[in-house]
Amino acid sequence: MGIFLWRRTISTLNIRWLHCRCLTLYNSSHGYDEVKIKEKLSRFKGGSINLSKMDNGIAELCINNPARMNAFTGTMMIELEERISDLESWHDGKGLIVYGAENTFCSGSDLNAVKAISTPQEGMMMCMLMQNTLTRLQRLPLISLAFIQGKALGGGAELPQLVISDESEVRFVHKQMGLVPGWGGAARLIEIIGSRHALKLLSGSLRVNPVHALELGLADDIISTGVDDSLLEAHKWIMQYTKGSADVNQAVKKVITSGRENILADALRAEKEIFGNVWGGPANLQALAKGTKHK
Ligand SMILES: C[C@@H](C(=O)O)C(=O)SCCNC(=O)CCNC(=O)[C@H](O)C(C)(C)COP(=O)(O)OP(=O)(O)OC[C@H]1O[C@@H](n2cnc3c(N)ncnc32)[C@H](O)[C@@H]1OP(=O)(O)O
Repeated sequence: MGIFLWRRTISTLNIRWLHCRCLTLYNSSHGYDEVKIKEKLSRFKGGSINLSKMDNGIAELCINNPARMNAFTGTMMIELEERISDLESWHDGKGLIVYGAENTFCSGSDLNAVKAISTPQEGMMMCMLMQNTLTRLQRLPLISLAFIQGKALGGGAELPQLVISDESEVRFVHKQMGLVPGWGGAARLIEIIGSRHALKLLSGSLRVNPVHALELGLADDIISTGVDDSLLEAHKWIMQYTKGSADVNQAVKKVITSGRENILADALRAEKEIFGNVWGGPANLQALAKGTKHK
């Protein structure tokens, strides 16, 4: 089974600008009432979002609702936000692997919840929660990859931009549901594959197979592996990019996200500040003492 790994090319907080949650995308000034939407979503139970943080600085985040093809119930949307909060304060963190339980990724929102979130206002409130959460996921100071086997449909395709195995399928089915992406998937897709290709995937609800994903730039790497050890292969893959200390790994991600999200002047200033945090730090002094030769 070929595993196509999409490296969440690194996105980082600009520490001056985005340092705390208070600078998330939506707050009360946008009409966002987090308490109210969480109260509504908490009625749609089932499944879980499981987080395992390893001693080597790599965490696994499992979308766990296999009876429903890992569809997101309301409580899972709330749990995802809680797990991201946990990861935001993980000082030893270096990498993150997001995957679905039982060899399938995610089939989007739980249709039972979708049917019950009946008003446009409630729908937009759910989108604001998920956009806040997925943006924070993207901005975590961790090098992350999403690793997909089976299906990634609807909101499941919006989650982290993608990683697919050779029997997998990514499909933005929103149009068939009379919708468009609402969790930020359209904006992020355009950023990754360009508006022309993004328009085709959305307007045609096209099934994207691994080869097509690679051609589009949606998939970033290929690892062939058997189903039983695919998560192990994902760990091996991500460890290529998470060598060294957590603080330096996190600084690398921070400078990239800052550059990605800010205008040049702000990005340069943030880069200088992040540089100042590692200049003369333990890893820098150790490397100087060793006189590291870069082979
Ligand atoms: C609004 C938008 C968003 O949030 O951005 C969305 O994502 S809306 C959601 C967009 N996603 C979808 O429309 C995908 C809907 N699901 C499917 O197309 C299909 O289930 C596949 C994911 C292709 C898998 O098909 P396959 O034949 O392998 O399995 P299946 O269809 O029997 O599904 C196995 C069980 O999972 C359930 N199931 C699958 N997807 C579900 C979903 N999104 N919500 C609730 N239950 C779901 C099925 O009802 C079935 O339960 P039972 O065994 O009890 O019958």
